[in-house]
Amino acid sequence: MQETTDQANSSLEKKSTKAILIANPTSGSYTFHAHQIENIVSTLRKQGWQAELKLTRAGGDAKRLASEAVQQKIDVVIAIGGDGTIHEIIQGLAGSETALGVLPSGTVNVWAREVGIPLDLNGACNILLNGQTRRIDLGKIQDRYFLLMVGIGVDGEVTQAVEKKPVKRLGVVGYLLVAAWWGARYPAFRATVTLGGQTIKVNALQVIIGNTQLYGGAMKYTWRAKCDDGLLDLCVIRRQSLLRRGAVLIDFLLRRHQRRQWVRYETGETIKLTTTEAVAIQVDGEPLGHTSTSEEEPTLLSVAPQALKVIVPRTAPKDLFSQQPL
Ligand SMILES: Nc1ncnc2c1ncn2[C@@H]1O[C@H](COP(=O)(O)OP(=O)(O)OP(=O)(O)O)[C@@H](O)[C@H]1O
Repeated sequence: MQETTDQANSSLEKKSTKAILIANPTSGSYTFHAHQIENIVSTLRKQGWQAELKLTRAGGDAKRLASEAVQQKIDVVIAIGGDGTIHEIIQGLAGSETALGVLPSGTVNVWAREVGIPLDLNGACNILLNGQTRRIDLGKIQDRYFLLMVGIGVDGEVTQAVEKKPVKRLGVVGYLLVAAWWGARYPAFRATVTLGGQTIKVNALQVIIGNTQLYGGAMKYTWRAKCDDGLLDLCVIRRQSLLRRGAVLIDFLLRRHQRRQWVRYETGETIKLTTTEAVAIQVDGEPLGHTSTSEEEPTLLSVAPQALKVIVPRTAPKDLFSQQPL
């Protein structure tokens, strides 16, 4: 017997859950999982779900399919892909009653790791059937929603560099190679950040604005972030010499207490940011243009409180949430 904690879901047990599975066949481990995904659709149907599998044909399809699912009052959209596919899907789901479920088949799968969704698809399917539903915030940069974080600086350059190059085919190794290259040679940039009624001027290597905590599947820049508290967390890595950059990286990789000495950490509902020169931005791991250099029209970040329903494990880390499940 199917069991869910969500009130909506328990009423869904009576009327059968309607689900659309949106699969990105180009995502990291999709080919490896293709056969298993068909079995999972069968499993969901045997549990009484009305489940339909749709494959994307190009970037942008997942957002369109998710918007259509909301119009059709579908209960759950299940992302089969990585964080880029989820990023597209939340553009369609934001502000709706349609919940996001995930069968992780990307390269890094940061959201799945963050909330503890198993990377094996049968385990992830079990979370769809027996997990809990929560409402969480989404961040917004200009008119684009984000689930995880926005990065400005080194990681923005790395994301944009990888996107254009064959090195992308190397997956995580490709990212690490480009990150090592950029991390060593990247000059600092001057940023003016306004949040919570104060304006900060910093020489930064990297700015991270997080809705969640985990970064790149390994580190935590915004380690205090709660994804349902109506706030964005800001972590600015200050300019460092080449020698010190290694120490900063190690402190973050090992999640040491002393990582605090390298950063300025703040929270706020809205963040306005300008830089003296245009700096590359990434959002949820996808490239997104450059920062504004105009104080009249700064790059604007905000939070959309409680904008997304998500299905996560009952054992999802408690320190990621400030509120109770639905
Ligand atoms: N059918 C498709 N053809 C080409 N690109 C697609 C298609 N469907 C989605 N995309 C794009 O593929 C990109 C990468 O997808 P995704 O992030 O899900 O996989 P990944 O990079 O392997 O995983 P992760 O982000 O977890 O490392 C996204 O930008 C998405 O818009």
